[in-house]
Amino acid sequence: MTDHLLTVKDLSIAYEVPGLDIVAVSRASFDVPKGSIVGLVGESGCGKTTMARAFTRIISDNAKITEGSMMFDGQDLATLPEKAMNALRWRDIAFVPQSAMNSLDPVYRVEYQLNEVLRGRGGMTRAQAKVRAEELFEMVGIEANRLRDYPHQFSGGMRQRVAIALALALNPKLIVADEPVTALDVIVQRQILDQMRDLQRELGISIIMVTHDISVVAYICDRTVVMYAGEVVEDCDTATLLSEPLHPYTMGLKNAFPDIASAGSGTLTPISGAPPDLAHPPSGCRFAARCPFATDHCRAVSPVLEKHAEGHSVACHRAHEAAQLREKAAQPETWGEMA
Ligand SMILES: Nc1ncnc2c1ncn2[C@@H]1O[C@H](COP(=O)(O)OP(=O)(O)OP(=O)(O)O)[C@@H](O)[C@H]1O
Repeated sequence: MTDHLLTVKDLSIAYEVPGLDIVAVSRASFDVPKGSIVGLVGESGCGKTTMARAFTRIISDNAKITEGSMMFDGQDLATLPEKAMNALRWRDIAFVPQSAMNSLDPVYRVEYQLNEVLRGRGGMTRAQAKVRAEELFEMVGIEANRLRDYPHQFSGGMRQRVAIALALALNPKLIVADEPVTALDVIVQRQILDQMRDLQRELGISIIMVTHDISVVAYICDRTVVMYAGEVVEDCDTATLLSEPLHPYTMGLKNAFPDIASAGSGTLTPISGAPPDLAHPPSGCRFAARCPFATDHCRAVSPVLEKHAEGHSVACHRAHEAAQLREKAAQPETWGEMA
């Protein structure tokens, strides 16, 4: 049996806004095996960021974990008292935000910001912190003499490397990276993903990679969890997910993104429409309105996430017909007819 660093079970997170609850994450379940990169993929508004932030419990004041658990190294992150949770941040779980400008304060030199973590959180002496800061910069491929620069003196890609160095500062077991390469061009994306992969292998850490781009998960993730409208709809090792997707949404995402490795050739077919408003989710399968294969049963009854094969779960009533559906999904007109 695989050793899991994180086990998410039936996790629900709701935002309380006047007059209603927006359930951004609905009964999500998946595992993060030790020493692996797990992708959380889905379109904007599917609840990925909400879930990723829940792992460090840096969520908005109006967000509440309403049910479920997140077992991390024997502790439930959903119910851990704030003091214990705070002790885990940076040391055990570190967060890399979408834009490093959000984690780096423009008025301080990056060395100062690394020191905050190394000395403030890690209890290092000034001399230890200096050695570690230089080591971290070397790990992410930046010259140590740039430690005294301000964030604006770095390019976007370099700033993301600084954010990765910051996340690695205290040797965490898990890094949660929220769209860490989205704002960058494809070549820089690839360089940063390569580096994250190298560091992950070298250090034996686990990474949760949040992305809307299935080509990013194809490039770097060992396993992939596909989210749609707050729900996990498919969970599998990435190679199988891409070669034999079971959920029509995964099939659609595959058609909609260029391949990061080949720098984009072939036709792209978007999934028309948008995910439903989570304040008023539809009954039945939440993807049905955009799914070319939806039946009346799909529109009426919500499918549950079920094991289809060892290590491969899916929430789709038609998963047993996936081989035929894949053939149809590969034809652009299948999706065009939905428009
Ligand atoms: N502070 C908030 N108050 C109320 N609703 C929120 C808040 N933050 C997010 N939401 C809602 O929760 C849902 C999920 O948002 P979330 O940001 O987690 O999705 P996402 O998949 O990460 O999308 P993105 O990539 O755009 O961040 C959306 O419907 C969003 O409008």
